[in-house]
Amino acid sequence: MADEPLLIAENLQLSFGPTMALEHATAEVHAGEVLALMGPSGSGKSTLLHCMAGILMPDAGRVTYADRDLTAMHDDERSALRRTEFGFVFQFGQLVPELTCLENVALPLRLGGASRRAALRSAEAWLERLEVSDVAGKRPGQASGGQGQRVAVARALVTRPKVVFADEPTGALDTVNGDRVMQLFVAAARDTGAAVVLVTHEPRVAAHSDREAVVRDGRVRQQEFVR
Ligand SMILES: Nc1ncnc2c1ncn2[C@@H]1O[C@H](COP(=O)(O)OP(=O)(O)OP(=O)(O)O)[C@@H](O)[C@H]1O
Repeated sequence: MADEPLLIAENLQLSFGPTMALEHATAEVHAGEVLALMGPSGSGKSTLLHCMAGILMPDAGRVTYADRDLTAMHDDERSALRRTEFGFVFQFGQLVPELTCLENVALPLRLGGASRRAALRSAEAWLERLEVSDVAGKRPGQASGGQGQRVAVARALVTRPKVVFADEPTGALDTVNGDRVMQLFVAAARDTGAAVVLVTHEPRVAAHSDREAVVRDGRVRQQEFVR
C-alpha cells in the first residue's frame, strides 16, 4: 500500500436545507485499499461517498484525488475525471435496459473511444471473470439480481478505474448471492489495483474490506482495520 492516500476527504460539511448531512467528515483511501463506510441509516454514508466521488459538492471542506483538488475543479474537468478515473456500482446496477449485458459492459469503453470490436472483446473477458458469460446476450431484465450486479461490477471495472465507488452494491441480494458478488468484486478490484469505497449497513459485506470507517451524525466517528 502506498504511504500517501490516493483520495482524501477533509472536514466535509454539507446541508440539505435544515438537515446537516455531513459535519466535519474526514476519510481517506489508499491505492489498492478497500474502505467500507458503515453506520446507521441516515448517518451520511451515501452523502460522503457522493462527495468523495465528485458527484456532490460539499459546502465546506476539500476532496483531493491524486493531489488534485476536486472541489476546486470546473464541472467539466470533474466529469472527465469521474469518467476516466472512477467506476461506480450501485444497488440496482443501473444497467441500460435496452442493451444486452455484453453491450452494457462494452459501453464505457465505446464512450471512451474504443472500437466496437475491441470493446466487445474486453467486455466478454470481464463477464467471464465475473462468471456471467451466460447472460452476455441477454438484456438486464432477463438476468437474475445477482447476475445483474456482477454485470454492473464488470461495467464498473472494464475501464480499469483507479477508484471504484459502490453504494450498497449487494443490498438487493440474498446472503449467498451477495457474498459471491462481493468476493468476485473485491478480487477483481484487487487484481486491477483499484481502491474501493463501499457503503454498507451489513457487517458481513464490510468484512470483505481492509478497513472500516463508521459514520454517525455526519461525522466519521471511528476507523478500524478489519484485516
Ligand atoms: N438529496 C437530499 N435532499 C434532502 N435530504 C437529503 C438528501 N440526501 C440525503 N439527505 C439527508 O441527509 C442525511 C444523510 O443521508 P445519507 O443518504 O447520506 O445517509 P446514509 O447513511 O447513506 O443512509 P442510508 O443508510 O439510509 O442510505 C439524511 O438525513 C438524509 O435524509
